[in-house]
Amino acid sequence: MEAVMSFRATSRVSFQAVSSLNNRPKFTSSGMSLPISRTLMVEQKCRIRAQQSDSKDGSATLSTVGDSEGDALKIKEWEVARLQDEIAASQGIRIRRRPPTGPPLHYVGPFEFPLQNEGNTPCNILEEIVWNKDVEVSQRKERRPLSVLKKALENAPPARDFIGALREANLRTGLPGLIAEVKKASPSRGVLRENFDPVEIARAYEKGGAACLSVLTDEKYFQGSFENLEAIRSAGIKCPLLCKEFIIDAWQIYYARSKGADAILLIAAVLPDLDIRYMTQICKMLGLAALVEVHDEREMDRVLGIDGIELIGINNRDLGTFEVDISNTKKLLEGERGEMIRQKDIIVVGESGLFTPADIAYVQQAGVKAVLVGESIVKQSDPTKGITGLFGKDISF
Ligand SMILES: O=P(O)(O)OC[C@@H](O)[C@@H](O)c1c[nH]c2ccccc12
Repeated sequence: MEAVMSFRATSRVSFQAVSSLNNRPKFTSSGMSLPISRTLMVEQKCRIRAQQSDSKDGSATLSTVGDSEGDALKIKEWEVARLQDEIAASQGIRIRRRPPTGPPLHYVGPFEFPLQNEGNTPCNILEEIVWNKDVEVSQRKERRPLSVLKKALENAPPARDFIGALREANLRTGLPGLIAEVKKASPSRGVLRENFDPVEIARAYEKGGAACLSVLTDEKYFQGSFENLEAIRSAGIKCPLLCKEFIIDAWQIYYARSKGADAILLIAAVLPDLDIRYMTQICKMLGLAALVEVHDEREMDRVLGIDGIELIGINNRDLGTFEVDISNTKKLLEGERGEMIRQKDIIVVGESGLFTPADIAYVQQAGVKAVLVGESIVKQSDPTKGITGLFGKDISF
């Protein structure tokens, strides 16, 4: 990093390259504290120069502090993150992994620095969740580094065959295999079930004929937890478990496995192709299934271009707007896409907004071999009966 830039000055403004836990630049009450990429530095230089001419004696001072090797590394990391956002954007991904940083819009200091900060507000709920997740994961990682986590895997219960269970259920019932979701609340629906006992719900689902379960682990937006996942696994539930989490870092995959997950979710609206490739490899290594979730044609085409994908979820809910439309499943399975999916023997899961036997028949007709259902069954006082109602018949063993 450039050492100290100094212009003769009447006032002095210090930029400190400090990063927060998640390497995200921070704004502290004691002053400005932000990592500065070279580009930004150049911009700032220009702005200072512009302001210089406004000042009485035509001068200003700008100095950088904290230019240790560690800080330089953090700045590099930040620059890499911005680059990753650019790559993601080129793949049509609107969700940025972190806020693009910069001081608050109306900062008033010795100088007013109109740094780039538009877009420091999340563009939608999915982006907000991802930004929060980034902070959460950084904190969790500090407590349990990957090396420690890898050791913990030795004591984790063995991974079970998630995809095999879906295929089996589909053959057994002639209906889509059910992934029944243990979900207390969601940002779109609020609290779905007040009296929420995750193990009791999981047992009821299993009894009702669910092939697999999906367990929400996000705390902030879904009131889920890894404790719920762990509890369901250690209660002796046989159904393989999907850890329903917003995965943005490979560390989370190891963590999910250590808590007893048999499958994890990868959201194409959040993850660039390279991440999906890398993360599915990790899943294979750990014996986990990866459910890769798409919502539109572009995401579907990206995912179909990645080798080794075995399970694709079509979400009928737009995670940005919460809009639900079950014809989305049909739309994404029409024509060549459907053909390719059959050729590759990929299992497709119809996700969200499924309430009635007619809904199930509709997505099955469209080509799904499995469905992921939460709200319509978790809300029932007896979730076992909820499953029978959803399929219009008893699908239990
Ligand atoms: O409750 P529903 O409408 O039946 O939806 C279940 C599931 O598809 C939904 O919870 C979901 C699909 N993809 C997600 C990604 C994150 C969180 C939640 C989800």
